[in-house]
Formats: sequence, structure tokens, C-alpha cells
Amino acid sequence: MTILDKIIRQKEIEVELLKKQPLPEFSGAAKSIKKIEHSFHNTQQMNVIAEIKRSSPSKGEIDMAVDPVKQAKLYESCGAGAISVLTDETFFNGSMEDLRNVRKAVDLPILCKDFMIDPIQIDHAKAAGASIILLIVAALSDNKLQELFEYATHQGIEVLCEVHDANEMTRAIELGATIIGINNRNLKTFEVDLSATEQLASMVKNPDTILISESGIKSRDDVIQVGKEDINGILVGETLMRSNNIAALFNELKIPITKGGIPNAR
Ligand SMILES: O=P(O)(O)OC[C@@H](O)[C@@H](O)c1c[nH]c2ccccc12
Repeated sequence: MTILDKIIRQKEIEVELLKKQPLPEFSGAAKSIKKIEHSFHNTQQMNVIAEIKRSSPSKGEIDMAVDPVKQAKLYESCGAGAISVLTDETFFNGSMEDLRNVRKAVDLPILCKDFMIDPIQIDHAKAAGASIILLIVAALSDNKLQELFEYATHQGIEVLCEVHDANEMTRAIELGATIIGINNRNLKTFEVDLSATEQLASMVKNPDTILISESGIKSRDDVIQVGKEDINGILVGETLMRSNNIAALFNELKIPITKGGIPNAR
């Protein structure tokens, strides 16, 4: 059994529990949160989705003592385009409470980073104030993927559709995903290879599709490598969580881009 299988098993248990609970009231103030589908287009610098991640199955403890609100405010002041909050408790030590607290503190789009297998999780993410959810193609059948994609989209929640190989990329494109995340980490083996972005990005022919390179990005050189493709943004967790100079790191990562990538169009 892969780690992804284990996580999905745990999610099945959690979903049954969620179905027995009342849905918490929507906690976000009546702010209108920008859609990254629009805001990540035609920017002059690489968009950064900055993640709050206490620990992970592959890296163990990263920063167990982090204050998510302080961290999110810091990300916002340094120019993050969106905040990703890991809400999985069992494997990542996160919580929906973290997301709820971050929503109260920042006006940026917030990604609920979790393993979605049922619409009820989307309800809870929305109630906590998420504006984007993650759908991991590797973890879902085509039917489930479509059901969850439509459920979220109809409620005005954006979907980051995550892929790791050519087959998953084809499925994401056929789904009509407008925001596609290429995960450089294989969730079944934890292997990280930045060339995943280079290999898969060129499969996307629609210039309106937002492309995000996810995982394993540590330096400007890494951004330049994944940015050879026409990507619109990067998703960075561990490197930001371990940094003691987040402002300087943002300056390093936010390389200038033209038309969503360096150097040329798709
Ligand atoms: O910490 P990193 O290597 O910068 O990676 C961030 C993010 O891409 C990673 O946390 C992630 C990508 N896809 C996921 C799916 C579930 C949990 C976590 C993830």
C-alpha cells in the first residue's frame, strides 16, 4: 500500500465522521476574494502560492511551532499571490481551524490543501473560508474527479487540479481544468524531480490555463528551471517554512516573467 492509499483510507473514515457533524457556519467576512484564474494571468513576476506546513510524511517535522496567522500575514506582506493551508491532521498536523484563522487574517485567495474524496469536504473547506480546493487526479476516478470539480465550480470555489504524469495531465485537460498543478513530487514514492514540470507543461495548449509548478522548489535556480516552461506560478512549502528571511526568499523566487512564463509563449 502506498502512502497515498493510506491517506485516502484515513479520509474515508474522516468523511463518515464529517457526515454526522453539523456544518460550521461560514467564518469569512464578506470580502470578495480574487480568483487566481484571473489574477495569475499577465503578471510580471512569478506568482507564489505560499504554504503553511507543519510536517509531512516525507520530511517529518518542519515547523511544529508555527503560528499560521503570523506566517500567513508575513507571506501576504512579502507578496504571496495566495496562501495554501494544509488542513490534513493525521499526516500533516494541520487543521481546518488553521484555515479558518488564516481567512480572518488575510485577504488573499486561500487553497485548502487536503485529499478531497467527497463533496462534504468541500462544504467544510468553503465554510472555513477557502476559495480554492485541491483535487489530486491520482487519488480519484474520472467520475469522482468530475463530480467534485463540478460541485466546487458551481459554488464559486476554484479547483487546483494536481497531476504528476502524462496520463494524469491528459485526464485533467479532458476534465476542462482551468488551473493545473504539476506536482514535482510523486505522492506514491515521495521522489522529487523538477523535470516533471518541463515534461508535462508543454501538453497544455490552452493559453488561458493557469499552470502551477508544485513541490521541491528551493532556490532561484529551481524557479528558473521550472520557469523554462510557460508556467504562471509556483507552490512552495518547506523552503518558506524553514526560512529565517522570508522577505529575501520571496525576492529570490519572484523572478520576472513575461506572459506567464520565461521566456516564450506556449
Ligand atoms: O514543501 P514543498 O516541497 O515546497 O511542497 C509544497 C506542496 O507542493 C506540497 O505540500 C504538496 C503538493 N501536493 C500535495 C498534496 C497533498 C499534500 C501536500 C502536497
